[in-house]
Amino acid sequence: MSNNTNSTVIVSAVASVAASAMLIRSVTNELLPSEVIDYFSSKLNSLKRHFSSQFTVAIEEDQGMMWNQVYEAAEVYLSTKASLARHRVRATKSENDKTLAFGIDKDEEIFDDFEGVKVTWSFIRVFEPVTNRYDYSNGGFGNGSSKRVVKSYELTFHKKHKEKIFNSYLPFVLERAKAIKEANMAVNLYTVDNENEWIPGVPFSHPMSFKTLAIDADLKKEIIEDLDKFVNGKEFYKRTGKAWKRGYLLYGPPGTGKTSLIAAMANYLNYDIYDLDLTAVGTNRELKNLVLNMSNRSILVIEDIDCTIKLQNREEEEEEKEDNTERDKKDSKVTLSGLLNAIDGLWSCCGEARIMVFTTNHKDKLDPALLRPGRMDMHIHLSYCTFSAFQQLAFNYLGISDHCLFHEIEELLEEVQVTPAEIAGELQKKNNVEDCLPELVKFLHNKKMVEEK
Ligand SMILES: Nc1ncnc2c1ncn2[C@@H]1O[C@H](COP(=O)(O)OP(=O)(O)OP(=O)(O)O)[C@@H](O)[C@H]1O
Repeated sequence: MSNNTNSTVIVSAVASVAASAMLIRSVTNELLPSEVIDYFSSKLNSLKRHFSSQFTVAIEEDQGMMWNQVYEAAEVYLSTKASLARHRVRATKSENDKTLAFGIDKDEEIFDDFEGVKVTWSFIRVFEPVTNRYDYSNGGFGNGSSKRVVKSYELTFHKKHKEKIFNSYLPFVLERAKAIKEANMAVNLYTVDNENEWIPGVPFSHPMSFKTLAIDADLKKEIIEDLDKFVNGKEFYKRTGKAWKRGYLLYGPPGTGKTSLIAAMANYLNYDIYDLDLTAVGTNRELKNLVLNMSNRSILVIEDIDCTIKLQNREEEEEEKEDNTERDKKDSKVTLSGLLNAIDGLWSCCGEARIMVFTTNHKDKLDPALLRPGRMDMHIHLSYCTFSAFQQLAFNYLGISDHCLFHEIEELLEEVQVTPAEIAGELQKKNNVEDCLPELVKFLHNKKMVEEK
């Protein structure tokens, strides 16, 4: 028999074995009830597992009445790895997400490497009779006649790494998933309604970022470093027993970028903004309620703190406190101590990062209690436009980094008090650089003449 004939025989033998196996499987499927098939295949699988060096963790979508947080974390974590899938991925995006998310699909596998340990993730989707389990899709307990989809992830690795996977890898996946989720969430803006409750957040679309914010470069760096240190300081705050909160007082003349800086902070951190108009809040009790109902990782903003409300001096209030009836009375209006207590007391026990930002055009008018160290951790002075801020504005509005008029503008900015808002207004008046900059120079000269009079 020639080699060719040999291989033909082998191929046809393999084909006939495969065909017979398929035939047996299909005959078996038809003749035997599915419960019997399930029973034998589960016995076969457990026999296989007995001799295998691999270990598998099954992570189901829900655990009875509750969603399984490990499943959710696996879903989010694997969304960053889905590009490693070979054939198919699932794509999703909800209104609250900034970007598309990808997930592994049925029968796909993803390989991951954790400190040298190789693991394999797979996504399983099976239909299961709904019996005494809670059926999320139907919102009730099933009777066994209907079926529900059971989704799970399987994490497989060598048995010898069991400890490492349980104690290090899975906690790592949970942490990573939390960070990915937070980074992907769009920023929302909350305001207070007539009933003194937060109106459901609307997407915050202020485009300001630290890239486009026109303030002194050193100050910008200092603010970014301070924010980074704060948001990464969970362990520090826990260790020292301090509430994980940070207060920023922004002060400076109108139009110097206080609101713009708040927007840049929120966009940088991905924190929601709770814009609180204190004049709209009736009592300390209502204020406490509002502070209680803020979400974690958020910024409480109170603009123009000096004029939104007449805040009594804290020491005076302390004296008044002697009398219980007075205390009741104080709950009926918003006071400085009510504001500070609401923030200090409630945020001390939430265990999550919270930021408050107060703004004022008149720092000198503020109550000293508000300026005490520990209350407002960082006082940020936003001043009239410096040349470095102007360069940023020229880049934002005109797309230029240098021009022959820059030197003259630099000298004028040292002599004239002009806000970034005014400069931004001038730079938007003309469409091209050659018309715009001479007009700005004229504007600055006029301002200088007015100031000198
Ligand atoms: N530092 C800045 N960087 C970039 N743009 C700025 C800056 N300051 C002001 N602007 C521009 O001027 C406009 C007004 O600025 P913004 O509202 O941030 O000032 P403000 O200090 O909060 O003023 P107010 O005290 O009146 O609330 C902004 O929309 C922005 O276009």
